[in-house]
Amino acid sequence: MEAAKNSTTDAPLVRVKGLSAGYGGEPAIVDLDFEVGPGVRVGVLGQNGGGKSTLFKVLLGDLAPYGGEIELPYRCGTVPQTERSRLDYPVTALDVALMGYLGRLPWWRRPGRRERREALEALARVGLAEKANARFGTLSGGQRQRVLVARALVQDARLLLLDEPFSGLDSPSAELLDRLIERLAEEGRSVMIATHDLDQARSWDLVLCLNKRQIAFGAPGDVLTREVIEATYGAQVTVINGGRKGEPGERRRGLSAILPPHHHRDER
Ligand SMILES: Nc1ncnc2c1ncn2[C@@H]1O[C@H](COP(=O)(O)OP(=O)(O)OP(=O)(O)O)[C@@H](O)[C@H]1O
Repeated sequence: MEAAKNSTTDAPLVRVKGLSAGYGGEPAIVDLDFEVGPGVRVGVLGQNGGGKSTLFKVLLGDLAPYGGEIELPYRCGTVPQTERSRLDYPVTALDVALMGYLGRLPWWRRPGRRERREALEALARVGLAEKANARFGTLSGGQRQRVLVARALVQDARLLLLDEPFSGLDSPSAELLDRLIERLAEEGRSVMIATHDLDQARSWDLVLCLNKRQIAFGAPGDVLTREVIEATYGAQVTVINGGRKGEPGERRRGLSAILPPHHHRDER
């Protein structure tokens, strides 16, 4: 768990070149080119079906790409959406954090005392030490997201992929999660966050805008122009506050957009 802190290199945690992928037919993503160094938060923006989850599946090795190159020199962990239907399993928060050892321990070894201690430390780092023995399914949406972050810490993931982690969270829970993501970045991990929230993404370091192909990648202040927002969300979006960056009419936080309703699952 200490590896990221001790990192002295600025080498990218992920580099993607000419990447395309899909599910056997037409590609769902084409021609993605980006790289993410250590210690950054990247908002992955796009409309429903824009390819955000597909990109994450490819980075996690769950989906083979059609073409292109991916370099992932370090471990990559995921914080998936937790669906209500899967919450009946009788596992505790500690059990879930311990799952981070799957694939890290040799096949004959079960997690022992040391692994339990590390998993408890990971739960403490996400502010959930006292919930270690609580059933995962009884936790709030925000607490479940943080347990899954603890699991990624146990995996020693340097790059964390969070799929719409804020959906369904009330604002105190969202704030806790946002601060946790900030701390992860401060210790040299990078976090890619699929989101529909343009304003929130504006507070992160980079944005990757997808609409099957890569529309833009860069600092939000540089790339989130009206054209990019419209190309990312298609014709269904209403851009408000007028003007480009620096033009009259632009507010301090830049352009905003009214996004179409989307299918956020209620995570609470
Ligand atoms: N298992 C699958 N089999 C076939 N096609 C799929 C599968 N999963 C996704 N797709 C298709 O791939 C495209 C990209 O979907 P993806 O789930 O990556 O988008 P997304 O940006 O994550 O969307 P959302 O915001 O709705 O989660 C869509 O056209 C979708 O229908």
